[in-house]
Amino acid sequence: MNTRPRIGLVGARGHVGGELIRLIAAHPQFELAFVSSRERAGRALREFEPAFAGDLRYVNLDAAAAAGQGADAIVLALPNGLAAPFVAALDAMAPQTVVVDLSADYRFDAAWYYGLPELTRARAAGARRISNPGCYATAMQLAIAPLCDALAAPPQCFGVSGYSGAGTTPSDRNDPEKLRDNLMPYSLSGHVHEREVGHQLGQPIQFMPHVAGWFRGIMVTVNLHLARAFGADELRARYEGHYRDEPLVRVLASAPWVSRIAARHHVEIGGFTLADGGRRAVAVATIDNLLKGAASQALQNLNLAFGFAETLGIPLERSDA
Ligand SMILES: NC(=O)C1=CN([C@@H]2O[C@H](COP(=O)(O)OP(=O)(O)OC[C@H]3O[C@@H](n4cnc5c(N)ncnc54)[C@H](OP(=O)(O)O)[C@@H]3O)[C@@H](O)[C@H]2O)C=CC1
Ligand SMILES: CC(=O)N[C@@H](CCC(=O)OP(=O)(O)O)C(=O)O
Repeated sequence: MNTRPRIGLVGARGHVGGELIRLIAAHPQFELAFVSSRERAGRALREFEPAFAGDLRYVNLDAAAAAGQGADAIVLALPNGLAAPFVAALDAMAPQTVVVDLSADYRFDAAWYYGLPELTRARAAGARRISNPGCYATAMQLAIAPLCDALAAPPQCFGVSGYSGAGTTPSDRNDPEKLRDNLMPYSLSGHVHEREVGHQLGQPIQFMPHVAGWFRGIMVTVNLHLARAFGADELRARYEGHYRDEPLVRVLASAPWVSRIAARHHVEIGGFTLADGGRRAVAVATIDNLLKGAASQALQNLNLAFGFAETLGIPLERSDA
């Protein structure tokens, strides 16, 4: 009998889908049940993912067909607004299936577990409906959480993302020509990740996102107004203490760079700076939007759902690497 959990992936052609295929194919316990894409239906997976040795082909599954595949888990890596029919079909036909939704569709739904393990894993046990956090939202929450109890006002977050964050549907925000030598501001108030962080932390924030001409990686610079004065050592100790046992969060003395986080699975937080007599702190976080911002975090959530070590199948690096 095959006891390896089988994972079905809907939205398998996308940037995040591709990362998930590579992670699941290399995972020591999971195997791929199906990969669904309308555009690539019928094509061999190995045409697009040469590292994948099997005979799997892309299929185009609607919600009922996906729910009927007998997968142990289904990951939805679809654009926002498309998850509901898949969830309804699974609820009706295969309710025990673990669902991980990469979109923003269930991040405000109390019936779903919000899977940002470093902050929420205490609630993970038994969760079968798992909402994967947004990419910027992951970086912002990890950068703010250690100081959440010391805030005097909403933190301001200035974010810059590579254009893979905007998916594959053509737009100004993923057009390398328009982004060349450019920085494009958008959604300067009310971005879904602004609301998501406020909802999850119980602490409003102000978020100003931008997109740049590189492909992958995000930097978020967070300005934190504090209710009392902090010293430099105390500030850094807060972050180090909070993340000491977290293999996917690295606290640095210097400011992290986007170029050093691309294609890596962890978040870096550093560049700690104090002003206004210790009552204003600045911290900088970087994250690969496609990995810890999406696919690697989904794998953490799948590992937890199936009782495996949380980082199984996620390449870890030595902290001095
Ligand atoms: N990119 C990122 O950095 C991050 C993305 N996310 C979220 O993850 C999800 C996937 O993102 P990403 O991979 O970038 O998106 P892409 O645009 O790269 O891929 C979207 C996928 O969905 C499929 N798709 C698109 N429209 C439809 C439709 N109407 N019906 C069925 N399938 C459709 C596409 O394949 P096909 O057209 O062949 O069916 C493709 O596989 C999104 O919800 C996104 O918000 C979350 C964190 C970070
Ligand atoms: C550059 C760019 O456009 N980035 C996307 C990132 C958000 C995303 O991927 O969507 P989720 O909320 O589903 O995570 C954006 O700002 O909408």
